[in-house]
Amino acid sequence: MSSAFTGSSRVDVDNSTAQLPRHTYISPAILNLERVYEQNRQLLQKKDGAKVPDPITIPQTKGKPRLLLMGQRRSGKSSISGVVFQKVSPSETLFLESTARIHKNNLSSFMEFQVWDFPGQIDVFDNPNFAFDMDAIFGEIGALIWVIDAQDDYLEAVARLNNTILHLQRSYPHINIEVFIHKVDGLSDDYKLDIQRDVTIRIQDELSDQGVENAPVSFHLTSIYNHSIFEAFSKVIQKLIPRLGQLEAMLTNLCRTCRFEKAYLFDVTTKIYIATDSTPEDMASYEICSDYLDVIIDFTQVYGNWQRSPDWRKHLEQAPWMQPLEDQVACERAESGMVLSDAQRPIMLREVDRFLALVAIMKEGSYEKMPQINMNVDVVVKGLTEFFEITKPKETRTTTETIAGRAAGGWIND
Ligand SMILES: Nc1nc2c(ncn2[C@@H]2O[C@H](COP(=O)(O)OP(=O)(O)OP(=O)(O)O)[C@@H](O)[C@H]2O)c(=O)[nH]1
Repeated sequence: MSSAFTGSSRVDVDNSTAQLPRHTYISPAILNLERVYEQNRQLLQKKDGAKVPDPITIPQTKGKPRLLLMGQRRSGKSSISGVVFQKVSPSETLFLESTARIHKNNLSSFMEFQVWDFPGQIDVFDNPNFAFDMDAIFGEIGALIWVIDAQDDYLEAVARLNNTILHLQRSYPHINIEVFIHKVDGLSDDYKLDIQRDVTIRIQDELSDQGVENAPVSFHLTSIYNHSIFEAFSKVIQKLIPRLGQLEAMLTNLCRTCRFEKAYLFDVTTKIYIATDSTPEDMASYEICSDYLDVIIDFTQVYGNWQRSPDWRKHLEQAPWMQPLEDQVACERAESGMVLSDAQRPIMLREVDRFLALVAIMKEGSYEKMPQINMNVDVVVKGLTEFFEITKPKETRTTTETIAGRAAGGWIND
């Protein structure tokens, strides 16, 4: 078997333990990596004098990166949260009511996330009526997503954003600030880029006037009416994944070994891709893989949880077959791996666990090599499973479950 891992990024899978249920055996290597991961996490929090969250102040959120959605009223924050995390269709957001209080959502996914949607009228740094507990809001490492309505006058939004960045730089310099220049659907490409340039310059000028250099601010052009919002969230989330480089190296090696054009590791719940290989970003590939994932999810939601009744099971196991149903199935992963042929370029999907799926676009003619490809993908899937076992907080570790079993997971609204 040719390994998908080569050179320094090789990950050895311990075959002697591969058969054991994951919750009963944790190898010394995993324990060691776990310790290193925890140390890194703590170091990162202490870096640059950033405040380490006090476990007494925010006990229930420890270890959960938080995404804060802020911006002016009607800029689109609740719509973004609904479309990306709650499968709301864009047209359903048209008549959303204004948010009156902070909405907190927990996502149980490959990582534990929190998304806080702030009402547009609240300015946490400049609120005469109420003093916010800043540690409770900004204590955990995460990202602040500032939404600017590109179809409206954005000068006030930019001024508030500048004020927010300056406050954050003083006490929480590690927080990534992600500016979503939103509602760009219907705007011409030139106009979009003009707005992005204008907003960037206004922010950079103000920050350098105030002596702030290298603030972690990134800009994304987004709309809920196309894939751009998922693409932007993918970039935001990727920055929060410890050792993303290792994930990317795994996928890059897989692409090289299996002659894949592009491979994505998707979070199944949100369709955010949390890693991809090192070839240049390609929106069209992302769209096709994401749509394909959608089809599979819809399909498994209809058929995946199908439970056979005991009587029917007994019927299937009697003559002429005379063996347990599990032994009659040729390939236990048949439901996880599928190949669709799109203009001679097959797409393959392989479930990693209940939250993650690997989706790849193969090159023309690679279909004949499926047995070898499957073996390589198997190795990578084991490596990925191990990676996330290490980086997950202990209490959220689960045994490997299927996409079909995903229905149990998902969102909890506060
Ligand atoms: N054209 C367009 N409209 C959008 C987009 N995203 C949101 N909207 C619309 O913008 C309006 C306001 O959206 P909301 O999500 O309620 O805005 P909000 O920022 O949560 O508003 P507050 O709760 O008042 O702070 C809704 O009518 C949405 O349909 C987008 O990408 N494009």
